[in-house]
Amino acid sequence: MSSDVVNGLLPEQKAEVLLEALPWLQEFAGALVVVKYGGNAMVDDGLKAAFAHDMVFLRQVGLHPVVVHGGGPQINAMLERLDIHSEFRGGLRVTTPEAMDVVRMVLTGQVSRELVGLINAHGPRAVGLSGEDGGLFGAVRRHAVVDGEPVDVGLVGDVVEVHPAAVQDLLDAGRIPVVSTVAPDVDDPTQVLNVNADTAAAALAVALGAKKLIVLTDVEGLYTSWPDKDSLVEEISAPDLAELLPSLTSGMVPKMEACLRAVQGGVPRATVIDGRQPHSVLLEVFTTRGNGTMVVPAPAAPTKEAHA
Ligand SMILES: Nc1ncnc2c1ncn2[C@@H]1O[C@H](COP(=O)(O)OP(=O)(O)O)[C@@H](O)[C@H]1O
Ligand SMILES: CC(=O)N[C@@H](CCC(=O)OP(=O)(O)O)C(=O)O
Repeated sequence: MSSDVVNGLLPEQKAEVLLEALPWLQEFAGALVVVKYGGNAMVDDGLKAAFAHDMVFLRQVGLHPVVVHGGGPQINAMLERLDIHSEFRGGLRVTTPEAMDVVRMVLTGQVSRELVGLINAHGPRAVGLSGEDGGLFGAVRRHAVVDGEPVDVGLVGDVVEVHPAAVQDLLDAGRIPVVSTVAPDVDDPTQVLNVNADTAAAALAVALGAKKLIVLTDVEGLYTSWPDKDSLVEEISAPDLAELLPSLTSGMVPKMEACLRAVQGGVPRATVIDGRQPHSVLLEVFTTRGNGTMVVPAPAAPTKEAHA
């Protein structure tokens, strides 16, 4: 191999890669971006370290990332170890008081700690907080409907209040907030509720006036007819997504509901990307092609060709 080739790229190719990022660095300078990191995309140490690196990169080049993390598989593992039964209905964990203790412990005491540690390996930027801290979230008990039937999902909450001052203070101090999604019940603040992390990320993105919501998961994006691999969607408008939602199943329901809520709440773009790809956030923000499925407020304007 020629000595000019570094990591498989010639110097001019490396320069091209850097230059491709320029318009996106300009577009996103100073922008607040909420990044939801799903538990299914946290499967290996290399991926987690790459994610942490991406958050530090975003901050360093002038964006303001806010991480909202999940931890479904990590909660499952702990429930199993403790021999506590748990099941999902309509993409939500049916949460008993016993399971709630475990959800809170795993999200705030395990997953958050690990992400904060990985980000802070690059410098003391990350601070973890939960929906209970500084009155960040208030939630009400969720009335879930599955296949048209009401379902009791127990101590599951839907965020109805966001007081983002604690997050904003951290951002103003140049920090990277890492948010765990348990929230006090507004009707009984001593009771905490289990909030799906996609739902919480969307509520926070709206309250903070984020420029983008990025949701990392373990699939390439949204498939209109899952699992038909030809039905992957690159871009979908909010009205089209609202129409598609009732046909979606499992984890995609809260995820796409969250993207829809974010865009309807004024976030210009919400993107679901494949977190199994290392550095998927950098590729999403700083390359022209991006990846995954992007939810936008309105259908793209017809091109000239379409009129012809
Ligand atoms: N229409 C769909 N498009 C894409 N994935 C789907 C769809 N329907 C169901 N899924 C499933 O949803 C999963 C993602 O949801 P979930 O497991 O809750 O992820 P996360 O932990 O990232 O929140 C995918 O791995 C896939 O198996
Ligand atoms: C109500 C509900 O389902 N809460 C989720 C919270 C964690 C989460 O959302 O994690 P992921 O993003 O990894 O799916 C749960 O208990 O698993």
